[in-house]
Amino acid sequence: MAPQKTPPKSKGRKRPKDLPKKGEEGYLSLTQLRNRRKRKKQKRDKEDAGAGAGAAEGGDGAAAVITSYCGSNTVAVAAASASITTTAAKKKKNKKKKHAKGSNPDQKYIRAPLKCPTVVAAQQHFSSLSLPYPITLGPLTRWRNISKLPCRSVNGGVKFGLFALGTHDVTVRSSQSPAHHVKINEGVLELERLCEECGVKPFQESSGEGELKFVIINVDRAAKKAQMTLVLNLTKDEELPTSLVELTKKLKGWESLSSLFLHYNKVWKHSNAIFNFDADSWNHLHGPQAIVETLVVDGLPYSVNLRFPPNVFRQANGAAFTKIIERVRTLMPEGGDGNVNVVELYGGVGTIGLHVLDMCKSLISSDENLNNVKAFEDAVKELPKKFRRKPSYKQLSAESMVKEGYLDGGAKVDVVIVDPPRKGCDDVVVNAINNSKAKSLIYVSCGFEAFVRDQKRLEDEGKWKLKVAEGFVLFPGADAIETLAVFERS
Ligand SMILES: C[S@@+](CC[C@H](N)C(=O)[O-])C[C@H]1O[C@@H](n2cnc3c(N)ncnc32)[C@H](O)[C@@H]1O
Repeated sequence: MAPQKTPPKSKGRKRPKDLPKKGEEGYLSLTQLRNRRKRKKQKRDKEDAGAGAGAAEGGDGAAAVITSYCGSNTVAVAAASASITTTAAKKKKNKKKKHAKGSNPDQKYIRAPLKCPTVVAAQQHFSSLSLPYPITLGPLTRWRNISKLPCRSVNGGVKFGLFALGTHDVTVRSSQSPAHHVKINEGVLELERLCEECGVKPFQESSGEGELKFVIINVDRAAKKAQMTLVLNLTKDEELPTSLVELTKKLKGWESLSSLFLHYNKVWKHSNAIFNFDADSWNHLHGPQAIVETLVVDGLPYSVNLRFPPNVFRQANGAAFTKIIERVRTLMPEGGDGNVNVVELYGGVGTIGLHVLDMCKSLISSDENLNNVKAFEDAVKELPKKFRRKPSYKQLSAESMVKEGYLDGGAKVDVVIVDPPRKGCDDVVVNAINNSKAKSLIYVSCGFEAFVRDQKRLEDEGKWKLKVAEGFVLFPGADAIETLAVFERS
């Protein structure tokens, strides 16, 4: 007699007790139930998309104009709705569950980038001020041209990836990130393979041991090549272990490598700062010193060859930031007739300032990072002759710039441009802007909460009035919005 088969134990969900049992009317097998759940989910997703598109067209008083500058953008965009319905709240809860611990923070809102809390908050904020807040959204994939990825051991292998939400575990599939430029993903795969081949030890947070902490891959979009920086858990005085010597040798053979740098940053505990400020902690091993990037800016009557060595700030979404530069040019005061004196704080390598030179008499750009100076000056050398005398650079923090009087009554300043980090402007900077003779303030913000605080501090004294505000999704999928704002004297 054949042995009686015991039914296999179900690995997945258990059948809910209140459903019809086998033989009863309406009975569905586990597979049928799973398919029904799938169909429901697809329907929900469709509704999500539809609701978004509807809101974008119809509007709700929040002046939600959505501009997409990529025709092939097929994912739904959604304008904010001021009231969250019960269904929306439920969906949000479900999404929250789905994106709980362990998921990729870059992709959390990718199905509806304009529904992320910060975008919704920004739309509500400007709507409450009766100010239009058009939003520009670009491609949802392949937009990221720089990625800073921690190196950790995952299941015994070497992996590079973003920290998953709420953890210090790297997400394993970072080499397949849809946000990354293809050269980042190829670089990650190559690096993972070579690290294993050379026996490189990934950093371990618990013990502070291991050799390799981060890789920073910066893409030269024109050449389709990668500038790679390995952040080591070593001091510069320590000898490079054989594994890393081997790795650097082999990396130089990767056909898509443009340049290779080592950065020595031995810190015991996990720190958010990937780089330290010590100029001696860098070793340039291969290739050019900097990526040279020429943004294609509509209406710009000259070219700017921006320089990006690995130790300066670079916008991660170059294409989307170009749209901001185009709008800054349109919004420059006095019709951009070449008669204004501009002071730029938090200027980086001159990404904004150097693109408005034809519209100003003089430009003083500034930033606290000393590595910007050479990058800025090298870019200026390649400008058309008539523009070369206009710009100058101060390696100073914004706080020092204002303390040294660059915004004072006596200073030549008609327009101030600020593009601070997420925490916004320091009190002393806002006070100086309030008390300066400038007629116009162009504020590019990547930290919405800080922007609201600074806006209040600027307007409360009755000296400035916010005239224009526009949103740009620079990190589609993440909870963020870049705001371009123009203030004029009230
Ligand atoms: C958001 S980035 C913008 C840079 C530049 N506008 C660009 O688009 O590339 C902020 C810049 O502020 C600089 N920074 C941070 N804190 C600063 C401070 N207190 N004073 C001056 N610059 C600062 C950073 O070095 C960085 O270059």
